[in-house]
Order: sequence, then C-alpha cells, then structure tokens
Amino acid sequence: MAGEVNVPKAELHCHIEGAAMPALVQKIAKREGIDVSAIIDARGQYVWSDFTTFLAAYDLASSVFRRPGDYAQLSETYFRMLAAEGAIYGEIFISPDHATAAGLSYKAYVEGLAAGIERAKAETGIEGRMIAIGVRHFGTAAVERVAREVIANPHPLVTGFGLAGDEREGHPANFAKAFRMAGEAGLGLTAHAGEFGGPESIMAALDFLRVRRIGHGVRAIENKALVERLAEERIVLEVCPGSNVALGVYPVLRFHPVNLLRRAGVRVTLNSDDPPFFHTTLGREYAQVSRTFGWTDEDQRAVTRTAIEAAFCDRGTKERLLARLDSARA
Ligand SMILES: Nc1ncnc2[nH]cnc12
Ligand SMILES: [Zn+2]
Repeated sequence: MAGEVNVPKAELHCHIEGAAMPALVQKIAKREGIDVSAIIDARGQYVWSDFTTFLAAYDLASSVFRRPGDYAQLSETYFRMLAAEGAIYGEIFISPDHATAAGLSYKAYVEGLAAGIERAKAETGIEGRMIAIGVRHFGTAAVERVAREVIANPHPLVTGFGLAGDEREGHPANFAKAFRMAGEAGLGLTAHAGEFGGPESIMAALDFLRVRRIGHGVRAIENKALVERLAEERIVLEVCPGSNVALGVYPVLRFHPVNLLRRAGVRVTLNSDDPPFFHTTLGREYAQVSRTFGWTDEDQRAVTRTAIEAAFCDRGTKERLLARLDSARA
C-alpha cells in the first residue's frame, strides 16, 4: 500500500524554522512578548496568501526562537516526527541570518539544533545533518557572510551549504564566490531554483554555483534540453510537491511534473519544505504522490535510495542507511 510507515524515507529539503508547529511558535512568542496573531489564526494555523506573505510569515515565526534550548526543542520535535513516519535520515536547512537577527550567535544556534538532533537520534535512531543557507534576497554580502561563518566554525553535523529565499531576486552569479568558498571547504552544495524561476534559473544555478542538487527544480519540465541535461548529469532534484501546490506553482498535485521528471530519467526525491505552513509532512508527500501517480512501495524505496545517495553525509553513514533501507524490505 502507498505511503506506509514501513517504507523507509529520507528528507533532504526542510527548513527547520519552517517546520515549527504554530503552537510552539505561539508558546515561545508569549514568553518573549512577541505578537504573532498576524501569522497564526484563531484555529492555530499559519496564515499567508502568496510567496511574499509566506516568506514574511516564515520570518516572523523564526524571530521568536531566542535560546539554544528553543532550537533544540524545535529540531528534536521535527526529527522525532520524521522518525515516526518511517524516516531514517533527514537534512535540515538552517538559517544563521534568522538566528543572528534573533540575537543568537551562530555557534549557539548550531549547538542548540545539534543537541535536538542527537536526542532524537538516541530515541529513534534517525540520522540528521544540517545545511546552512544564505538568503538570496538578503544579498551577496549576507550570503558570503554565512559561508565564512560556517567555514570558520566547523561542526560535524553541518555538512552542506545552500541558497534559499526569493528566487525572483539576484542572479546566481552573485553567489558564485560564496559557493566556491563553501565547496572548497568540503561542504555539499544545493540551491533553490526552478520554483518561482524558470529553466534559465536552474541552468544558471548549475553553471555558476556548481551544484549537483537543486532545491525544487521542477520548472525544468518547461525545457526538454534541460530535462535531458539533468538526467545525463545525474543532478538530484529536491522536489517538494505539497509546497508547490500550496504556493500555487501548480494548481493540483495531478498537474505536478514530479512523475514526468522521474519518467524522463531525472533523479527525484520527495520533501516537505516547510511542513506546517503547507499542511504537509514527509509521510504525506510520499503517500499523496504515490496515490496520485501510482508509485509502488518499490518506487518509493527507489526515491529514498536516491536521497541517501545524494545526502551530504559520509560514506560510512550512507552505507549504514542503505543497509537499513534494504533490510526493511518485507
Ligand atoms: N519554499 C521556499 N523557497 C524559498 N525559500 C524558502 N525559505 C523557506 N521556504 C522556502
Ligand atoms: Zn525550500
């Protein structure tokens, strides 16, 4: 049956601040005296209406987290929920800009998140890693600052560097230096592209940022030559179907290109992006995509295999995860 807990899953694309449940944001906001009524309604759900207001809601929700313990609670809750849905591995996007805006040092932020990841691992066995992101609409200097901060403060669980934020602003060339520095420091690289930008945005990310993973990338479907290039170069797409439908990139899941991309030989993974904002979870993504496009349990396992192969973790961890994936076969 589609979407069963016993199909092992892996997530490569989830913004940890975007994974905060509204109730947790409300609780911490109350402690800090911050008014979040503009982004959480009376039913306890996030409110936003388009990509711009979503990003603003995400910024305000992020701003309530002020202490390492808040971040530990956030990451522990997320990874426990992920494990409860059958996930064996997760990578979270962390946003040092949001933490420093809230008054926390990069080191305290990472140590808080790492404590939560370790606690969830001790309880459930789930492996977790962090990808530090620069925010595109904060500009070149801010993104380079994040790269320098990550390189100057290495942490064993921070294994990647990425670019998120508003794809409609700033050409990838502006971030080439930050990505070169991060790549030379041994970090895995990924960039959001082809979510609100078209195929040219994906091509520019590949050419200027030298990434082998693309966040979203789904609008590649609009250019046949690009689809062929992605397949040939074995680029992995971190596809977030529920997010794309919630944000109006596609009207309904049936019209989402994830199945066409997969059939064209593109390596795809399934991800939740900002789960409570989009009323989704990783388990729901696997289940709904499988139900909509007729993916079997074996197809879902192949998606998890792709995610593990493309994960920003060491070879030994990958081999252990692949062994877990294979041994879970009924
Ligand atoms: N879906 C998304 N696209 C770009 N930046 C983001 N930051 C959080 N969610 C995002
Ligand atoms: Zn994202």
